[in-house]
Amino acid sequence: MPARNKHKNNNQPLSFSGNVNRMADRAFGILAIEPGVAESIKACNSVLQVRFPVNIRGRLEVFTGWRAVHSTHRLPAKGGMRYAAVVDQDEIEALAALMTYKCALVDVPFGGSKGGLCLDPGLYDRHELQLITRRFTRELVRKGFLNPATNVPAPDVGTGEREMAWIADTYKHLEPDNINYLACVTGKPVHHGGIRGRVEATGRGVVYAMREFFRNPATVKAAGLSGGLGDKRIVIQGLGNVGYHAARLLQEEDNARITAIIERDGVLMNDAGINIERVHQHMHENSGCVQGYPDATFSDNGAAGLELQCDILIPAALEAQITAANAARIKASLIVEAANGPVTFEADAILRNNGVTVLPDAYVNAGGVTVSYFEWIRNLGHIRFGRMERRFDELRGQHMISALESLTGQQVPEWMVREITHGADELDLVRSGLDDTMRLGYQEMQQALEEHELGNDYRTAAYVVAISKIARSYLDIGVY
Ligand SMILES: NC(=O)C1=CN([C@@H]2O[C@H](COP(=O)(O)OP(=O)(O)OC[C@H]3O[C@@H](n4cnc5c(N)ncnc54)[C@H](OP(=O)(O)O)[C@@H]3O)[C@@H](O)[C@H]2O)C=CC1
Ligand SMILES: O=C(O)CCC(=O)C(=O)O
Repeated sequence: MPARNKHKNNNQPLSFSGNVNRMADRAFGILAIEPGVAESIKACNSVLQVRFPVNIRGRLEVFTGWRAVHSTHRLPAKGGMRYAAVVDQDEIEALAALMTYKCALVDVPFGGSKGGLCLDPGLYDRHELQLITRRFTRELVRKGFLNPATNVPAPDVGTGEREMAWIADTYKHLEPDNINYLACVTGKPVHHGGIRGRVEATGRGVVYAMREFFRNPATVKAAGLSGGLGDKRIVIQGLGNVGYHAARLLQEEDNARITAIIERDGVLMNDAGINIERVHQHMHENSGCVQGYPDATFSDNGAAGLELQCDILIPAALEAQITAANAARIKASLIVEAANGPVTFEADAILRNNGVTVLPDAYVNAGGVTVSYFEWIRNLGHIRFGRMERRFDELRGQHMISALESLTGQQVPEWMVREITHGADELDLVRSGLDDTMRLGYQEMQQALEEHELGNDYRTAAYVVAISKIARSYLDIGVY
């Protein structure tokens, strides 16, 4: 079968990478990109598959992992590392492709990569996971798929700060002469070279994306909504790293009402709103399950939760959650794709035809890689952001207060003194850079939407912006 048709025959559903390619094809058509250039952009540059044994409880167990490099027009290639019971090469290639488009859209100067290990992290203890991660890291380093200059992983489903710290430490032992060893991976704990604000970054970025959308009354109206975020009923799927921080911030800072939470074991529902922090605590005490949480109704039919009446649906778990099978039953006016690939190509068309607006993954969850970019720069710079200027800015603020008081003869109120004399620390700067990135990304997407008369098709607008930047870099430099 020719390569370009390999993901589609009449009876088979599209694979994940087939879905991503079909979505990108709409933008290639609009931009009239030459087919050869389009194929070069879509093609996954290289994929490493490794199989390695680890001694688990006295017997050898063989693990399979992948690291895909989708593009190298910018280096390093960047993207998370997923640990899950169901991971395969196609999924990793699709996620790597999404990284390429995401980085281009929000001007993070990286190529796209992604990695994964086929294992259920719940089945192994901390020591075993450390052995597996360190061995996987060794395979990646030895085969040239992990390096601060060329390929830099980060957290994704099933991994977090802990795994990133093990990766950095293993790399340091293998490459002791590399002064930039900390930049080999992002999402590390702050005390191991990480940056403040990375853990919450993807979720916070989701919220910044939503705020930017709601700043524009015309687009809000076109989506069949009105007002601000504060009075909206929100259903969220997945209360992991991304979903938890997004839901928490929407509740705490925007006063939004989270009316349903869908997790692996089912869905919690309460139209008056569900307290995110308390559910999170409940999950922590109950092996990640939401069942048994006292202040909401529980149903074990989690999938039906996606179809609940609400204003905004935030899928923040896994890919292919909204498909041709359930898309027509979605009642939300706005879908905010916090996860990668939660809506399939076919479902996307159904939703658009039904007037549902979808803010696409490549934009919505770009906050994670944006703050990873800041962390990578911090590691290469070997200095914490704000260290040089914070005290200087505070002193300048104090001088301004003194000048103001001597000119007016009045005392400046305490709250104003606090605001004016505050020097930005690392967290302030990270959040400011993240907010700016999400605002600019949205504005570019909105401009493409209007310029190409794409109606409510934000996904194609996102791909148009990303692909025009990537194509420019291919065409300017040529193919080597
Ligand atoms: N972490 C990051 O910085 C970024 C992540 N993303 C994307 O966001 C999504 C979520 O990632 P992340 O939050 O890191 O992953 P986590 O592993 O932290 O969280 C995923 C959550 O979803 C739950 N879940 C799994 N399957 C289902 C299901 N069928 N229905 C409902 N809930 C389910 C998981 O439960 P359980 O633990 O029981 O499996 C877990 O609570 C992924 O698509 C990822 O690629 C995108 C950008 C950056
Ligand atoms: O932080 C990063 O480098 C990548 C995050 C990621 O995997 C993603 O955006 O899907």
